[in-house]
Amino acid sequence: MNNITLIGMPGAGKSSIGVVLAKVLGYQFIDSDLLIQKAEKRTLSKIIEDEGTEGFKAIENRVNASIQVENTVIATGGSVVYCDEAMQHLKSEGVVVYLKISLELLSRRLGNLKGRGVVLKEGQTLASLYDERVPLYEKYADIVVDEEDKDLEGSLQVVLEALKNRGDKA
Ligand SMILES: Nc1ncnc2c1ncn2[C@@H]1O[C@H](COP(=O)(O)OP(=O)(O)O)[C@@H](O)[C@H]1O
Ligand SMILES: O=C(O)C1=C[C@@H](OP(=O)(O)O)[C@@H](O)[C@H](O)C1
Ligand SMILES: [Mg+2]
Repeated sequence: MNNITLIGMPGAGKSSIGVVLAKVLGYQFIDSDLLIQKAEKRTLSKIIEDEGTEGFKAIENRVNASIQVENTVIATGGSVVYCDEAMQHLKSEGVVVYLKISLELLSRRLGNLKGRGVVLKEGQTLASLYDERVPLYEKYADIVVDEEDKDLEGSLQVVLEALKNRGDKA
């Protein structure tokens, strides 16, 4: 209960903002990507390579749907929004915050984030992935935070402000 779940595109800052947000609020922090790796004893890119994107999503759904924590910031993986069961679970256990980032900024950030593995269909471009996912992030979000033109500290402050305005955390 009372958790804060961060969703958004890979590179949006769920993991890096999440851990600092947890410190500021005195919360615990978990990164569901690391839970997946621990459960599977394989890296994310190895799981995607071995199981394909559909197999990865099934594992991601199972792991996220079984998270039982409280007063915790949960950084999810960008593809969790394909997992409806997991998203319903996370929504029922706290507030879901979408870290919104433009395609332009995303393209620049992902240039430096190679090797982590993204759930991309064969031949799919980043632009088409972005268009496919944005409606899903919006669908599941309780709060949308736009981090355009902000550094990490600036994004953190907007998240804190948005949570405060909504009355989830003073
Ligand atoms: N305003 C910002 N908010 C969040 N991350 C930022 C920002 N500006 C630059 N970054 C960088 O972008 C990257 C985000 O990566 P990460 O936290 O792993 O994202 P995610 O977990 O959403 O994939 C980090 O290298 C971080 O330092
Ligand atoms: O968006 C994606 O397809 C993915 C994002 C990754 O997490 P981050 O969003 O933390 O980079 C990770 O879950 C996996 O490699 C797939
Ligand atoms: Mg992450």
